[in-house]
Amino acid sequence: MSDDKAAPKTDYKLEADSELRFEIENKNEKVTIVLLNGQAELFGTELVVKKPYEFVTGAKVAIFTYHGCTIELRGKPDVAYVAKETPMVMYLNANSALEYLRNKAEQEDAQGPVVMVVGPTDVGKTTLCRIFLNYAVRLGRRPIYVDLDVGQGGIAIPGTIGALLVERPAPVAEGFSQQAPLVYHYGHSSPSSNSTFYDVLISKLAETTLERLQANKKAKSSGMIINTCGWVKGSGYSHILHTVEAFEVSAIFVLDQERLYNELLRDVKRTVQVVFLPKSGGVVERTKSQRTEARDQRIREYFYGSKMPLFPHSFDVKFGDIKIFKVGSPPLPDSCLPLGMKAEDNYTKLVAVQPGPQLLHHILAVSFAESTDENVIQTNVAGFICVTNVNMEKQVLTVLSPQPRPLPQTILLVSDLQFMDSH
Ligand SMILES: Nc1ncnc2c1ncn2[C@@H]1O[C@H](COP(=O)(O)OP(=O)(O)OP(=O)(O)O)[C@@H](O)[C@H]1O
Repeated sequence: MSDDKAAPKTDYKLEADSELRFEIENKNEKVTIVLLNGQAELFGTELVVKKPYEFVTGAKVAIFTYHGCTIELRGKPDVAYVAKETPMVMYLNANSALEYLRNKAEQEDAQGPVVMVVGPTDVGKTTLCRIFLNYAVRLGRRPIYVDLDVGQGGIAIPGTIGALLVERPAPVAEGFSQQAPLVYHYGHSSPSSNSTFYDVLISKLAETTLERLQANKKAKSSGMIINTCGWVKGSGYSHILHTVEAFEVSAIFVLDQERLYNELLRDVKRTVQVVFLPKSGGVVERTKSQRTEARDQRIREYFYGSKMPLFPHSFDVKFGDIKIFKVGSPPLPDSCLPLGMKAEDNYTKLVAVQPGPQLLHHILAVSFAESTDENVIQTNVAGFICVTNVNMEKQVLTVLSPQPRPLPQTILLVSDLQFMDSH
């Protein structure tokens, strides 16, 4: 690791409306940023003057200033440059339009804007959501953040969708605080693995979050910000339309792709505002392996923490004390279906799984459902464990868990996602 004292220092003087971008690819590299004077923000979170902020391998960030500033950078990032062309002013204007709607909603005791951000992969959707959310809370709002990206989602771990009430800006080097998010198990890293189930979960999450919005006056006028995944063609597009309906979306921001923008203008109700926004030149494209690594990293952080180290527990669970299920079974031809059942029903069927070596390294979601009499697939989950050993002789699973034993509930749902615990 680069020693902070010995690390090279560079001062960057930024003019108004420009940003300092840097990336850290090298393993075990650390970069420290200090705002020496002026005002600056990182994806909507204001930096405090003279306070050092640390970034580690994998960081790809931009520090933007509306009025000019000087930033000291210590360390050796792979790339660091100042960009004068950024769409930040357009993003700020978009936020002002949302603020206008929130003010109106507040005065009329109505629901604030339900905003969805769409676009292909690597256009900065997650970053734009973060900017909108940060600006909203800085203005005293309490929006709900919904993340439907099962591949790179930021609320729980990959393979889930969820929602979170945002009450303060995201810390500079991390995502939003993870207190009490609402999370549903999906179990795959792409919506295409089980489109029917994905849509069912979107409807359920929409119903629950819209209800929660009504229950909290501040959240109600603040509205929602919905992040989506980058699959925008074919069934991916159908999921976008389904989300617009389910969440009663009032505004869609389309990043980068004019085709998608025109399709949405054509297909959504006139009452839904569709707005095109350019992507930032700073957004970094990720390769397939970087995406896989990012997924792995999120799971690792779930168990072991990122900046604050967490100490997960490892314990044995008897086969007899748990019930394991997966969602969906291979479809049967129509002629073989029991009377009254549709072929689609198979995709949302709860199928019992016998514990065995096939579960090794798999993530299991711990459902809040107390019994199978409840609608298990549409019940949110308490958290996740990872199977680190299967002992058929003793009939026990060894699991990695963020909480000490016992498990809060006994119904577990298997995810396709795996995690190799190398600690
Ligand atoms: N202006 C910028 N300068 C430098 N890096 C940026 C900038 N904007 C975004 N990034 C970085 O680019 C990467 C991709 O951005 P982001 O995750 O927002 O894209 P996305 O469209 O949500 O991706 P996905 O396809 O996974 O949904 C992130 O690591 C983010 O930190």
